[in-house]
Amino acid sequence: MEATQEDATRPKALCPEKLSPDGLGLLRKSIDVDERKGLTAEELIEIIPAYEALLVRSETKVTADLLAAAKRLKVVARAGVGVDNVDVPAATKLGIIVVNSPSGNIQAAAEHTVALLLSMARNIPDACASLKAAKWERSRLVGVEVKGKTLGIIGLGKVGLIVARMARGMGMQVAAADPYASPSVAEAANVNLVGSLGELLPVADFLTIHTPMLASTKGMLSHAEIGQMKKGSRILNVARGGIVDEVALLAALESGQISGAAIDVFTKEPPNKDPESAASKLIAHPKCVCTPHLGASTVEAQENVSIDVCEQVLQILAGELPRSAVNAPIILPADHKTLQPFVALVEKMGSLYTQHFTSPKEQSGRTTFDLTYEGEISMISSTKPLFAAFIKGLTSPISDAEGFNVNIVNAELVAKERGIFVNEQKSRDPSTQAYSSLITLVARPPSRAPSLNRVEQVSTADLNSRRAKEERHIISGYCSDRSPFISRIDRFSTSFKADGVLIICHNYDSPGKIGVVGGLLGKENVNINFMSVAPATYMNNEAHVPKMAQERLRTPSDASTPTESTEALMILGVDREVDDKVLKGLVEGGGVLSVSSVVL
Ligand SMILES: NC(=O)C1=CN([C@@H]2O[C@H](COP(=O)(O)OP(=O)(O)OC[C@H]3O[C@@H](n4cnc5c(N)ncnc54)[C@H](O)[C@@H]3O)[C@@H](O)[C@H]2O)C=CC1
Ligand SMILES: O=C(O)C(=O)COP(=O)(O)O
Repeated sequence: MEATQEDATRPKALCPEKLSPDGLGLLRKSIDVDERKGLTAEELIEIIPAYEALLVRSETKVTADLLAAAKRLKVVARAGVGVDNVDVPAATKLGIIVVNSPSGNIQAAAEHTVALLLSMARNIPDACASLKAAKWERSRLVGVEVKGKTLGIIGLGKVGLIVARMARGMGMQVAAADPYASPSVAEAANVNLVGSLGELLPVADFLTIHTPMLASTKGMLSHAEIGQMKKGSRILNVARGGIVDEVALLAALESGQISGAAIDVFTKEPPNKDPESAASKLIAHPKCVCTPHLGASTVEAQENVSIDVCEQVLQILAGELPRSAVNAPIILPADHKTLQPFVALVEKMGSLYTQHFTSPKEQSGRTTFDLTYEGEISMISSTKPLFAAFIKGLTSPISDAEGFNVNIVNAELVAKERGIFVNEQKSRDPSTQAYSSLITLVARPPSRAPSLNRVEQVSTADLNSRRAKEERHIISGYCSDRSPFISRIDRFSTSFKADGVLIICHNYDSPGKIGVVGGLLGKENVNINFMSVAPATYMNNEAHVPKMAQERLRTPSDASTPTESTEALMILGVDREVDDKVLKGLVEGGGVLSVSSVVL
């Protein structure tokens, strides 16, 4: 159709990948859609300035350079789940909304996983190729049954849960490692949620991965982890290339440590054609069943994701909030001025909690949170934006993209799906006069049934320290000059701006400690921007009861409680993220009791 005068004013959308026509048809009613497959990165940068919307799948790399060139772009729509090919922080900075389709293709991905599981167990691709080559090799192609075997799942999210249910239907035992999964959701699906990856690896006959690609999941299955698996077990990856180290997987296949691999996703897609590369050798290996990233490639899934994201593109271009924005605003414009600093504060508190108190390697099981708003902030009419920001902060360090799609519309649903319970309380009279508004987060584990066959003698001192260690975690914060500050972490009172990369060390407050830690970081070329020492001011983890007040309440039997005054937190603001090796060095060489690295 020739462009008319009126057409020139219509917004334009660029679609450089294959998207189902169902959604594109919706767009075409009010938008000009250009389908241009096979563009190079340079060609994309050249033409992007003309477009208001960009629709992609997993192949197009939406880089900071591409976004910077996209002068009219309002939305990047990812017709699928994973947004690891989109530079979301760069888009956020430029005010470009990124949307995805968090559920449109999850059934397809789960079914593909089960298809690969059975194909691998019964040598189907090999058998099919053999027969087509006019052979009849019944004895070479004997397989194994899945019934009665254990399927280990890493990442019990949306796809992982569907796979779990299907595996149970085939008579498999299912165990899962996911530090952030809800124990009750796992229980309802008859999944044994184990405490750590280390517990899962030795019990799995088949191991399948369903986590997003994150810094914490990259290379999470390498030589050491595969070495902990049963000899002769089998591995599947329908999540993202690079979560399983391809070199380690190939070595394990070649040594017979694992009997089979099923791979849908590769570190580089399409994989390197060099026959000597690990990816090429894996693809060629007779014990490897592989597909070219087909997890989401069903007619139904493609129809779902296409309609889902195209509807959202229309909403955004009409100035409305989309339902699954990865970086959507949490506050509506009318409330922005009053709420923005507090929304930023609770989001940072949630994120600090997940990064500092939970480990990506262990099941945390903490699912109940008390959020108390004290002072002026307690007078707001609705706490919905604060609640949404908190859920966003809690979940964003562990899921796809910076914001894990949480916004004011869907926060309750996300919390429910993840088994997160939040009790919100308001108090007009602040427990301390130091701040005009104070927000306190208390995290409690779900109540555990008392063990019937275990009797323990525990001293009051032990009980106190257990409570402090296990039962609650507390974070308080306030705003100053519209910026978020943290004023308390567990027993330690502090005051630091919740921004940037932080290293939080728990140590005995002894002379010279700061110098040693500073020296070790200096050796690694890590610059310290600020440092704050937080003394233990509160006894145990009692909310709102400072140590002085508690000391008056102590009974003589508490006298054996170890002195806590010598412990402190050292909070260092640094100029870049540090790896586990550096953190380990602080514990081993710096005399630090424990340490975490946090990005706020
Ligand atoms: N092959 C394909 O075509 C497809 C691949 N995918 C991939 O599957 C991934 C999972 O999708 P969903 O289940 O929808 O995402 P989800 O966000 O519902 O679930 C991910 C789960 O991984 C868990 N997790 C995060 N870090 C972890 C860690 N260190 N150890 C163990 N568990 C961890 C999270 O707690 C969460 O429960 C997507 O991010 C995407 O990369 C999704 C669709 C199609
Ligand atoms: O949705 C996802 O995360 C996928 O991996 C699907 O990718 P695709 O849209 O098929 O390129």
